[in-house]
Amino acid sequence: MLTEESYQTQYLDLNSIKELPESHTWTSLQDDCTDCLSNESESLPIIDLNDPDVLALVRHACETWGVLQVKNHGVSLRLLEDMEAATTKLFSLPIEQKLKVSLSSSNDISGYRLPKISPFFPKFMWREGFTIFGSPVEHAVKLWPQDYKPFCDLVEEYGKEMKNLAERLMWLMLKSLGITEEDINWSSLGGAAIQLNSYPVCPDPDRAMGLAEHTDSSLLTILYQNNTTGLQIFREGTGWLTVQPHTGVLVVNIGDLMHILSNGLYPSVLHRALVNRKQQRISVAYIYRPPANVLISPLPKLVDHYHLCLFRPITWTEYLELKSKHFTNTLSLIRISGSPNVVS
Ligand SMILES: C=C1C[C@]23C[C@H]1CC[C@H]2[C@@]12CCC[C@@](C)(C(=O)O1)[C@H]2[C@@H]3C(=O)O
Ligand SMILES: O=C(O)CCC(=O)C(=O)O
Ligand SMILES: [Fe+2]
Repeated sequence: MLTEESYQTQYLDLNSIKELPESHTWTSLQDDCTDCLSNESESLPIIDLNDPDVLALVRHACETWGVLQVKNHGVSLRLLEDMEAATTKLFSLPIEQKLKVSLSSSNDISGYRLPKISPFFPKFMWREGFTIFGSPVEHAVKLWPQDYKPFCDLVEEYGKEMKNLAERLMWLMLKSLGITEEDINWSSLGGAAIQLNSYPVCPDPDRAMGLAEHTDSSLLTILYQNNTTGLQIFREGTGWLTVQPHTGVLVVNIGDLMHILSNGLYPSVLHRALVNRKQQRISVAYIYRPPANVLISPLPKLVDHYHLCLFRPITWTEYLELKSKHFTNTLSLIRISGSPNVVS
């Protein structure tokens, strides 16, 4: 079992290893690396949030891709680049320093740790992650005893800006489905986790995995990626597609809870991150979630005789718990009807 404890006893520092260890060698990768980059018609749309047609564009992207890219989103390039620099700085600390902010308690999701999905895969991933949930102060003090404030201030600013954008995006998604403000009473109360990811240069990238395939448990996730390719999304009938980074453009994934709210109309996108031998890759995910104890269920306006209610109500807290036990099966476990659009 790939647990946090077994990993830490090895003190593996990915930033200094010169050969891919057995524990990080993925054997089934070779044939599944289809990269359909050259196929122009398959490229993920970049939506200008000031476009007068924004609702239709969002709806189309959400329905067909489960993910979109946005520009003119109002978050300054300066803030995105500062966050990237802070992330690079954090992961370049000595491994002993980083381990001081890991494993605070098994219930705590904050800190330097393996991805939650690690136990579902046979090998470790070529990635380091730091999750921020609530205030980062306690951890920042351990990482930079003399100089923790700039990091905390930056995280706070990033959190504020991303919350505005996440709410705006959520409303674009919901309005594109005909949902109005009266239909939802918790929308401004949502919270988030901020996930910092680093994928160090890798001696054998074809046999390593940065972050294995998963869907996010969020309503939506806003992802910043530095100028290094690696993010891929899975497209039915096509395979894995690389999402090329563009300066200032943010990737927005539909999460499992939006899939539930939309009564299955918007799919939560399956995605993963690959690694390379030349450049460290950095990404920052803003994982936007509803208030912890609000019951999330398909919106009544999206349920009728032709569109049966597909999922039972569930809170974010319960959803995360179920997902940490059942991973990819979680959505089907809370499903209550058969296939969409079928009248019983
Ligand atoms: C708030 C969340 C959402 C989590 C779990 C918890 C904290 C960390 C998040 C991630 C971040 C990395 C990918 C993922 C799949 C993982 O392993 O940890 C995410 C997961 C999810 O979206 O399910
Ligand atoms: O690094 C990436 O591009 C993907 C990160 C991701 O999927 C996540 O943090 O949930
Ligand atoms: Fe993700």
